[in-house]
Amino acid sequence: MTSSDEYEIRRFRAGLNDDGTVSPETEAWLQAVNRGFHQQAFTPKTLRREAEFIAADDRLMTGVYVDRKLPHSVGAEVPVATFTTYMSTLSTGETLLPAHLISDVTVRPTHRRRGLLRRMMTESLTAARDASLPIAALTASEATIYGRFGFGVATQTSTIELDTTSRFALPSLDRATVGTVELARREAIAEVAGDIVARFHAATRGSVGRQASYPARIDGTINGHADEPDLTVRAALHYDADGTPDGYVTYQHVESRDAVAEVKVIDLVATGPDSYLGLWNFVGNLDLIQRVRFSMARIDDPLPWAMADTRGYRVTGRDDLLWLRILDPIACLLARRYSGDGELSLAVEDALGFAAGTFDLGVSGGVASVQQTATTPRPDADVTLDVASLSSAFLGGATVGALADAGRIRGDGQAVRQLGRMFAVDRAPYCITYF
Ligand SMILES: CC(=O)SCCNC(=O)CCNC(=O)[C@H](O)C(C)(C)COP(=O)(O)OP(=O)(O)OC[C@H]1O[C@@H](n2cnc3c(N)ncnc32)[C@H](O)[C@@H]1OP(=O)(O)O
Repeated sequence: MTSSDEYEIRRFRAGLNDDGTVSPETEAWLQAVNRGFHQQAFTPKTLRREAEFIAADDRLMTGVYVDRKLPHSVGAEVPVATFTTYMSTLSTGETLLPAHLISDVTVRPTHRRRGLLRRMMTESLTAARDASLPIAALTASEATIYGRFGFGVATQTSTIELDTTSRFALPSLDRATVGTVELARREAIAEVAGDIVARFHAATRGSVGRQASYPARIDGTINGHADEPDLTVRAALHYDADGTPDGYVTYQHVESRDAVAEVKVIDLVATGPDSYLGLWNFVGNLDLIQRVRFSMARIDDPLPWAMADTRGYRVTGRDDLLWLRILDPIACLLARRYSGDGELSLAVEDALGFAAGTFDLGVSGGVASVQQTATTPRPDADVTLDVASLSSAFLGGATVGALADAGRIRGDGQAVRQLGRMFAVDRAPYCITYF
């Protein structure tokens, strides 16, 4: 455990001075994050840019400090642990839920496993609950860290490889839309991405509102820690019948290990099936390219079903992306529609207490009503599950049946099957945003 004498926790917003400099407290914090993730130190230009993005997100930065400096060691002004939070939204496909986003979690190797993460996380989730935020979210560096704090995997993405030799064809594509893809200036993507991403976000269950840095991340402006943009990044837009951009792709040619001419798709956001297939038709028909790789494909991707040769589409990996942590089960359960009607009592276990209780869930016509009947999980409830499992099932990222077979949802078989029918979704939730 941490000793409150040894560590001091400070919270602050990014400090930017009018003369273009970053406050020493903000700079030390950002450099600590870089060290924590084994990244190159910032240059003055990239430091300023990063601080501006953090300020634009209105992030609350937490730093943990030790008032002790050994000769030649990093100064006491540099935090030994970092943690940041900001407000965004989570799309349930029907509504946008306010969400408490957590990022930049680091603990210096010389201070690890002394409870600093646990302390920062517990205090942060308590503040979010006190601010009536219904849910917390993060993307994780390792899958073994956050379950203990009530987070569950809520969305996954596939890494895909497309064979774009002569095998590639999309026979089901409406030819009328093909001509509406056009190359765009790299810089133009930042101008149009906001609107396209907002439309995608509102309609896509599992999507999280993007942080201020995202346009610069996807158009090559952020180029590792180099001052200058990555000029290998290219872009194309898809236009609807009225000439309004309704999808975009950014991509770059990369050196592949096996000497196959390869393009990596950096970001592809489409507001509907026409723009989605139109953009893939463009990417799949780039001359001189034999293979396209994308690491953020949806797990129920329509693309292989649109391809003449489905074997030209290979899934080479699948990763968790979004982790959710329900703080207010009533607000969350009311924020989605359901596939089956019925009435069940749910006992929710939560080691941190925020979501613990017994809840009556009634669904009629796909619309829920929820009532808390006890502040503890009652043993006589129809179904019992912990908050991480509820968070994974919430948007349909994990099916109730799979969680039950994994031993994570308990209850009478009929009640579990009924819950599964109620929670079933037509499409897997999909998040295309790392944060
Ligand atoms: C949302 C994000 O930002 S994801 C990025 C996370 N950060 C990184 O991966 C950077 C490198 N790693 C680190 O900085 C640190 O090791 C951290 C942040 C992962 C952990 O910080 P610590 O202060 O050492 O964690 P703390 O001592 O509070 O441990 C809390 C619990 O998590 C466990 N834990 C901590 N790190 C890990 C890990 N990497 N894998 C598995 N369990 C872990 C501890 O054993 C402890 O378990 P318990 O309380 O159930 O007994």
